[in-house]
Amino acid sequence: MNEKLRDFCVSLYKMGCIKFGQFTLKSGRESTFYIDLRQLISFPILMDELCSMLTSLLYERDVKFDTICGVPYTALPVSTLMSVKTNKPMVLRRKEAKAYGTKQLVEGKYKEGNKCIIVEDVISTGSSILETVADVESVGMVVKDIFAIVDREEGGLQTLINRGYSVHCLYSVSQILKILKNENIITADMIEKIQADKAKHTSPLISIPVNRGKLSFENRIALSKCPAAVKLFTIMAQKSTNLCLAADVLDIKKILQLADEVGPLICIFKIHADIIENYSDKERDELKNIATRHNFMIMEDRKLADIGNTVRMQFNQISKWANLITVHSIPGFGVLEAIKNAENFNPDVGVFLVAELSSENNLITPDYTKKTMALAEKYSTLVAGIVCQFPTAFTNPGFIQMTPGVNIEESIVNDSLGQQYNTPAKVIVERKADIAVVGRGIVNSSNPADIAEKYRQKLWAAYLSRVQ
Ligand SMILES: O=c1ccn([C@@H]2O[C@H](COP(=O)(O)O)[C@@H](O)[C@H]2O)c(=O)[nH]1
Repeated sequence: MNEKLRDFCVSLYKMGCIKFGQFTLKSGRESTFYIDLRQLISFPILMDELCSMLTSLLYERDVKFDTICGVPYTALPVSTLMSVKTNKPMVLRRKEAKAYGTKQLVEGKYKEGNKCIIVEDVISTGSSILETVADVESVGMVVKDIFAIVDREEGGLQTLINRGYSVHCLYSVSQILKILKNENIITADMIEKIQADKAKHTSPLISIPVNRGKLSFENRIALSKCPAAVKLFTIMAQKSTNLCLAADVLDIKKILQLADEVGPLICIFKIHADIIENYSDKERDELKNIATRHNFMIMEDRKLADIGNTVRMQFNQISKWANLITVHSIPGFGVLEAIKNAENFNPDVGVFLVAELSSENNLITPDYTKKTMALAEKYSTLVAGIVCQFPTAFTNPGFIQMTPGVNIEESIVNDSLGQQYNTPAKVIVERKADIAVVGRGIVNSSNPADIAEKYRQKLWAAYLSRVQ
């Protein structure tokens, strides 16, 4: 969570836009908290900040659109400001069609086929959004992306995603509660009470297990609670790549050269820093610069597996230069608790928990995988994804499945030390991997960039054939 979002959330609370107590919602049901963003129009500076954050989100997610439409009424001033900031026309959806004159449902200039984004203040059941979407689609515009300020986490978001829309929210209620607790505005007891009450009222739709393999990466962004996963999903969608390069090479010069050549084609550059010769601060900075230039994340595949106290110190060092770190669940909860509470903890750094291994006769059992996933769920703001081999490992579409042991050659099924390989189509379509890890299949080639592009194309085509 960045500082702007945090400060804005505190301001919302101070301005009375977030309230705790006993409230009756539009649906008639009772709630222990209320989000009233109608008050925002009385605070022009906050209004401007809010619309800048929504506009930044729109650019970050690389959303292409022609027009903006707000859900009446609270989101109307928000969509107006966003229209001004992005210099894109706005359309106005009437709540009731006029009985006279043009009888237009949607006012403003637009063309059939125009891509229209929808803006809403709070998502509860999603029904108000769907009413606006229906009217906008009925006049021939196309809706793909929905922006909202807060998701009340009551099933509406899932409903929208299940219908194929990409939803982009600034906050979930859980994130708001966490910020307010960190700022000592509310207590842990209050959060527990609110969450328990929220669970009682969550639409049954939310418990329908979505087939994560069928959801696009764009649609899964809103389902993740981990900032690093949000970033990774965004990179994958923007660059059309689900390829992670395992740069298992000793020579730092070769590593940097590989990163630069293959960088445009990958979402993650994975290394084992402890095998690299002469990996100093200078080279770390150089790798970070290349990652920024080509928009990929750096993963340290250290598979941390010690007691929490040791792991905390290891994590502190590694998170200075890596965005993602692999962690074994074998030590139990302490390993994730330690990372979460590490001094200098950077919330943008994410963990990939190892739930299964690719090597033959490894000692991981189905029960171990299940218990690993229970930990992943408990620490879902920290855990970006799961290293595993099979789609049965987990269902939550907010986690990213990363699967190693991939080779384009069908004839290569193993190495002499127990590594097992599958083809890109098999790991992505059958095994539901979101990201395939490829090492020697690329780094041993005389032209790594050429072969990496072949892998990228095959992996991406397999992903496209899998999603709805
Ligand atoms: O289960 C696992 C977990 C991690 N790895 C890592 O992936 C690469 C695979 O390299 P190849 O050359 O493509 O075999 C390597 O860095 C491993 O440490 C894995 O293989 N299996």
